[in-house]
Amino acid sequence: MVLERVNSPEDLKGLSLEELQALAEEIRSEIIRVTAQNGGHLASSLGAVELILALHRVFDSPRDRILFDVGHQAYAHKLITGRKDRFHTLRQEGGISGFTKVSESPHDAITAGHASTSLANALGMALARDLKGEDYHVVAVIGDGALTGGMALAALNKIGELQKRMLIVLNDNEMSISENVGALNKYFKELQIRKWVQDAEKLGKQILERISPQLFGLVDRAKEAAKLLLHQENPFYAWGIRYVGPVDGHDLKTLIHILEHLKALEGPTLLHVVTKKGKGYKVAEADPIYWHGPPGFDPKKPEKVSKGYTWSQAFGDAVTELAHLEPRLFVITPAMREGSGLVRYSLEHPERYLDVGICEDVAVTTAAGLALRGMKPIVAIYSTFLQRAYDQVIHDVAIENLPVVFAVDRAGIVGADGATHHGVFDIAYLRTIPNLQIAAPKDALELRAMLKKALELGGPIAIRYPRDNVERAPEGAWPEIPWGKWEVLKEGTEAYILAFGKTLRYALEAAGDDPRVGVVNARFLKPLDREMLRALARYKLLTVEDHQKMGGFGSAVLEALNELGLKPEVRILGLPDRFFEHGPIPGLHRQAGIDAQGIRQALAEMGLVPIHE
Ligand SMILES: CC(=O)c1sc(CCOP(=O)(O)OP(=O)(O)O)c(C)[n+]1Cc1cnc(C)nc1N
Ligand SMILES: [Mg+2]
Repeated sequence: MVLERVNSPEDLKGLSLEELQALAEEIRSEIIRVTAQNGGHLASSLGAVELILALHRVFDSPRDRILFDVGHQAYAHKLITGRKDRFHTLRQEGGISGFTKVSESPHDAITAGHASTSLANALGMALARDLKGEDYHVVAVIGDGALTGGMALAALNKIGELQKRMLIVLNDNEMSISENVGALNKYFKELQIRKWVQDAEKLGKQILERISPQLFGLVDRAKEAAKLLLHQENPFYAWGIRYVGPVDGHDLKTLIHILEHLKALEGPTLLHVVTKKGKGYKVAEADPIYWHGPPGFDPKKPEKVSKGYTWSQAFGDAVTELAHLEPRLFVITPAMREGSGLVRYSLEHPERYLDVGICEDVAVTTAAGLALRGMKPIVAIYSTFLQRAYDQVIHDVAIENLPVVFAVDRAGIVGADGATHHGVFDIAYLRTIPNLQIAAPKDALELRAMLKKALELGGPIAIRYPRDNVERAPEGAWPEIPWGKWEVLKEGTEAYILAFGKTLRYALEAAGDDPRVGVVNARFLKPLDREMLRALARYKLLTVEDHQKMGGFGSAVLEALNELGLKPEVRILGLPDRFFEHGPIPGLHRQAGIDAQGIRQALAEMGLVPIHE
């Protein structure tokens, strides 16, 4: 076993090519074994094994800085940088992160999770290095999907101008989570065809070399000149970045050879490697979309498992039906077709569907353009990724009160993806925006009612729902919903819990059959139902939300009570002012004190000790 002998990248230096190849296979088996147990980003990490071994063979981490964009493809990096003994804790509570994380290892150059950040980070590091007169390499590995992000393209523009020494490795597997999109992606495909041409040329060269070395020399020089000319149309050339490739990202010998040479070059270089997402594991190669991030599976008999009917699917079913009722409906996703439940919609309404790539800012402002010209766009977007488009919501949508609906998925704690992915800031960052309304359905029926009503109302409206299963609503069901009105689910004589979305379940569980405690489905967060709030102000009030406490729903209730001149006893339950790591959602809710136990605890502190204690 070679992996046993590898405790740091240093240990790679003495390995033979055969040992490195054996190591790659051992690493693949370990990635499959642990992802089968814990779930995780299997296909991306399998596709990057040889690339990561070659990089750590040629460069000297942690002196040299190797950055991984998104950081989800870096399992091999974790295994050879001293974390193989903890690798089985991947994405588990208290275990190692599923992404690179600065606080986890000196070898993790950046904390990642959101795409397209590696190039600007690399630029910053190169600037610091040169200013401080230090000498080390900065290498950024970025996927073809992450390269569709505006941050990445804008950083390339600056990198080309400043000409700082750095290496960018484009890991091109033609996949984002779904098939990758964009003009650059089309161009890379062509380049890869040229790769095929290059392979054919190589064969031709070998034959020619045997016939006449002189003729071979002439042809070779002509080819180099043509290539240079050919590559001048290469977009990286326009960006002032040396382009090398495409090369086989699984050919360890070639990768090491090329990286050794590139290491010596000044200025910015982009090495274009072509890899297979899911490499080395048949099911993942065949279906890199499902095996991008599978839940656990049987490694011997890997089969897709259904995660049950989710809020995302309920959303997807609703908009697929709505599109038949509303011809102006248009749905946009920033590279999250599967995650947002839009596969069915994209097949049934391809002409009113758009995957813009990993660029949430473009998604929101494209929706603004559609709305300005009479369409009814819905932006399907995770709460955490909507953070990327905050200014676009204000500047391009809300100021003109445009009819854009934001279907904010993964709102709340999301579990194993951890701090970079929890959707726990959206109420705070959205509710301060004038014109924008915020709602949170309690079930799939309310989701359908809200979506339909939102399209009728117009104006910017965010409808947030959690990462969770939900009971399917009947097809064709379009219940009416009294917009802006809360719903009393349980009467109380002394106190009311104001909850919405996922915390409603906890509230009902905590209230139980206690006649003193009522429960309200506070499904409209902006505007609040001030009429009901006024009526409830004679009771003790407890607000609970799967969101940061600061600036969230509870804050909104306090502000409204203040404006109404009402001073009931109010307790706010929400996430405390810190980041929450990865782990099972119930455990993290328990930690945050927003589950049924936390609510009962708060009620007791308000003098409502549970009767049955
Ligand atoms: C993990 C996660 O959240 C991933 S991984 C991924 C595809 C990345 O494709 P790339 O080609 O860069 O890498 P590959 O998987 O090796 O092909 C997306 C869209 N996401 C969701 C996503 C969406 N939007 C933003 C800003 N960041 C992330 N991480
Ligand atoms: Mg990719």
